[in-house]
Amino acid sequence: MLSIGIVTVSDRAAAGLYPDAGGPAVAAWLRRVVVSPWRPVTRLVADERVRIEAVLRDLADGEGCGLIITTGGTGPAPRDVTPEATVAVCDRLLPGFGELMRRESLRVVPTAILSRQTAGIRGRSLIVNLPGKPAAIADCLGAVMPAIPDCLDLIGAGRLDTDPAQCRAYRPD
Ligand SMILES: Nc1ncnc2c1ncn2[C@@H]1O[C@H](COP(=O)(O)OP(=O)(O)OP(=O)(O)O)[C@@H](O)[C@H]1O
Ligand SMILES: Nc1nc2c(c(=O)[nH]1)N[C@H]1C(S)=C(S)[C@@H](COP(=O)(O)O)O[C@H]1N2
Repeated sequence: MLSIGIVTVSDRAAAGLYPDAGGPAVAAWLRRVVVSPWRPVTRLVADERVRIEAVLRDLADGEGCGLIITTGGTGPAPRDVTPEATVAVCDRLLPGFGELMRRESLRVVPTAILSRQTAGIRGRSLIVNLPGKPAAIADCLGAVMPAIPDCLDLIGAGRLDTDPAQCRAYRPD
C-alpha cells in the first residue's frame, strides 16, 4: 500500500481564515486517477520554512510516504518558501517537473511563470510542489503524473498505477 503525503502550505488556511480547498482537491484528483492501493496522509502548515521542512521529513522518513505532493507557497511573495523547504530536504532535484508544470500552466494563465515549483527525491520519496490555487492542481498533476509511476519504481518508493482512461502513465520497457 503506497502512502501519499498531501501537504497544504497556506497561512490563511492554517489559521482557519478560509477552509483548505487545496488538500481536498489533490486527494480528489488522486482518487479519480490512481487505481492501485494507496492511503492519504494529510498535513496543513503555515508558510514557515522550518515547519514545512519538518512536515516533509516526517512524511518521508516517519510515515514512509513514497509520494508527497505539496500545494501552495511556490510564488515570489516573501512568505512563499515551499521550494526552499523542498530543496533543503531533498537529496537530488528533478527540475523537469517544474519546467513541465509551468509549460502546461502557461497555456492557462500568463502568471504561471511566477511559480517556482520544483520536485526532488528524499530517500525513497518523491516530493512534488504544486501552486496554491486549487484550479492549478489538475493542470499540474495531469502534466507530470504520466512520469510519476516510473519514477517511484526507480527510487523504490512503491507501486502506483493509474486509470489509463484518466491519465496514461508511461513505463519504458
Ligand atoms: N489551501 C487553499 N485553499 C483555498 N484557496 C487557496 C488555498 N491556497 C491558496 N488559495 C487561493 O489561491 C491564492 C494564491 O495562493 P497562495 O499560495 O499564493 O496564497 P497566499 O496569497 O500566499 O495566501 P495563503 O498562504 O494565506 O493561502 C490565494 O490567495 C487563495 O485565494
Ligand atoms: N495552472 C496554474 N498555475 C499557476 C496558477 C494558476 O492559477 N494555474 N497561478 C500562478 C500564480 S498567480 C502564482 S503567484 C504562482 C505561485 O502560486 P503559489 O504561491 O500559490 O504556489 O503559481 C502560478 N501557477
